[in-house]
Amino acid sequence: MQKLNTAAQMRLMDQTAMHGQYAIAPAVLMENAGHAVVTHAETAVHGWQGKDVVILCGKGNNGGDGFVIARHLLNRGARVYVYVLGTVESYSPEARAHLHTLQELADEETCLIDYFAPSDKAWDRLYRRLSSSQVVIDAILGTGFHGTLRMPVSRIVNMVNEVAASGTLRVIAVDIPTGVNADTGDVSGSGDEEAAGPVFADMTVTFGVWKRGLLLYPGRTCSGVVVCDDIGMPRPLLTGREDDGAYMLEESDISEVLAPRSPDSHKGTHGTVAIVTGSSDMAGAALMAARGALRSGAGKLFLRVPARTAPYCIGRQAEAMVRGVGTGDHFTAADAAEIIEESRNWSVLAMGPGMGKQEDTRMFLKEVIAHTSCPLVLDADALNLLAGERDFIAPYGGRIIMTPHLAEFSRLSGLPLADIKKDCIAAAKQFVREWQVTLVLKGAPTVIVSPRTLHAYVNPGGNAGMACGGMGDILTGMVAALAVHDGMTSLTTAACAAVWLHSAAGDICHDTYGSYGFLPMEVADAVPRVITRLEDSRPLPVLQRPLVTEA
Ligand SMILES: NC(=O)C1=CN([C@@H]2O[C@H](COP(=O)(O)OP(=O)(O)OC[C@H]3O[C@@H](n4cnc5c(N)ncnc54)[C@H](O)[C@@H]3O)[C@@H](O)[C@H]2O)[C@H](O)CC1
Ligand SMILES: [K+]
Repeated sequence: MQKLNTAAQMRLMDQTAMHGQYAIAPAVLMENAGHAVVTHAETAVHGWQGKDVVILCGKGNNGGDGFVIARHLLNRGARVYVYVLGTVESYSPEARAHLHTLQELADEETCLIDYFAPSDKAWDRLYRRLSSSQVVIDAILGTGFHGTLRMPVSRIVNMVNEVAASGTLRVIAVDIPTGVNADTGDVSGSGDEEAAGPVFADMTVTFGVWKRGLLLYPGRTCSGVVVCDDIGMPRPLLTGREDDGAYMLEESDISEVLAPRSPDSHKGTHGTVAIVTGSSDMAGAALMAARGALRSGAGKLFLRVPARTAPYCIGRQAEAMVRGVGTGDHFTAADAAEIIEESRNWSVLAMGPGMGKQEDTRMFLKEVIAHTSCPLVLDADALNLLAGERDFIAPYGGRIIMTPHLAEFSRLSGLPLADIKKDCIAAAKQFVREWQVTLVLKGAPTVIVSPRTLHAYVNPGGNAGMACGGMGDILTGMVAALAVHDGMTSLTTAACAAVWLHSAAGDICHDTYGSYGFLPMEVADAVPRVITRLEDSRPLPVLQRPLVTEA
């Protein structure tokens, strides 16, 4: 599981590595950082030998990395054109030291150093240099960036993007593309045509651990292929838990918790999943949630829908045990007692997809939440019906997973959409602090937050082909089924596993059908292939090893 740090967490990591107990000399980390960029980018630029490389060095330590990069490129046979955007005095001691070393290597043929002072001639010279080079190294701003880009940086960034757009220039970003906010992925100039956008990189070599802005949109769009190099940071700093923790979900994390089934298991072993949802015109949502649960290994699947919806569901999914409830086309308070009674035999209960927003359905929902004891997965209309009901939900939060998309989250929490998008991890954590549920904030990317630790788990998978009605209904069923899967240690683990599997299945559909047009049911049907892939990558437990191995 990769840590996703903020700029402040990176500064603390640096401080501890350099000035705390580990006492690594700052110049050493900067040396390692610069060397990492040259090494990791070599393949991407098809070798450095004979290349003309522009290195744009900002006035902070990101720029210092650039001085180191220049030296290593010389050793690999490149010609370097170094633009120094800071004054020598403005640099840290380690950056100044590396600049001094580079100055000793400066010559007319292979190592030109330009102390950039904006003038018409200087802009024209830079433009021509970029246009005649094959690679530009963005060592302008790293984790120290904030706000919006200002002159002359803003004009330099626009120039780099303009020349790169003509296809002749490869852009390598140092640590993070200039203009991307390391904490939120927000970018300089977003929403302001006048301001410069961020650097659009083909590749980013980031140091120590990932920054959140490399995985969150729109920053992710600017980062290209991201490679993370530990640059020799002490391991406890790379893997240690952070107070305000955020982590990127990886295949190995999911593989670990999807415990293989023991050969002597039976349907009762794998949980009784109940889905109580749907309404007159939304039978499909109920069926998609059912499919998601079945494809994720539910042992038994009960589907309870309003009486008038039942005819449209019965027999549509043979494996689901369907029954109509009440007499109408939506759930009412009078239907609660029957569901509460039945829930004694259920391992988990999911509600919401296509449930409708009638007031008496809200009464039904609150009655069921208050009088059941099994884990609950609440999605879609269930969330719309619970908008503002924080004080009601919080006491039950420990057994509730909520799965809103951004608009539902805005209605539920009362937060404006723009504020959520500005820092979705912070918004998600604050919500969980108050509502005390496990939150799955669906989006690009999806963020899961644990009520126990308030740590956030970001899922990198999925694609735009999944942006269609019904995908969330499938996920609801998957979350319910994973909540009762043997290997799950918590509702948060189950939610992470379901979200990861859902997006991996969506990526299989993307590869199979194309960038969009595949159906939610096809995503559900691809889930077993993902589970098999995970199992194939894991040594078989003794119980499942073939009794007779090939002679
Ligand atoms: N362990 C590590 O990760 C290491 C990281 N290194 C590199 O150090 C930078 C962070 O260095 P820092 O000096 O803190 O910040 P920057 O270089 O990003 O630049 C800050 C500099 O820029 C000015 N600034 C801020 N916002 C703007 C803006 N909107 N427009 C213009 N200028 C802006 C600010 O005033 C500062 O002066 C990290 O990213 C790594 O690349 C170490 O080299 C090795 C260890
Ligand atoms: K940069």
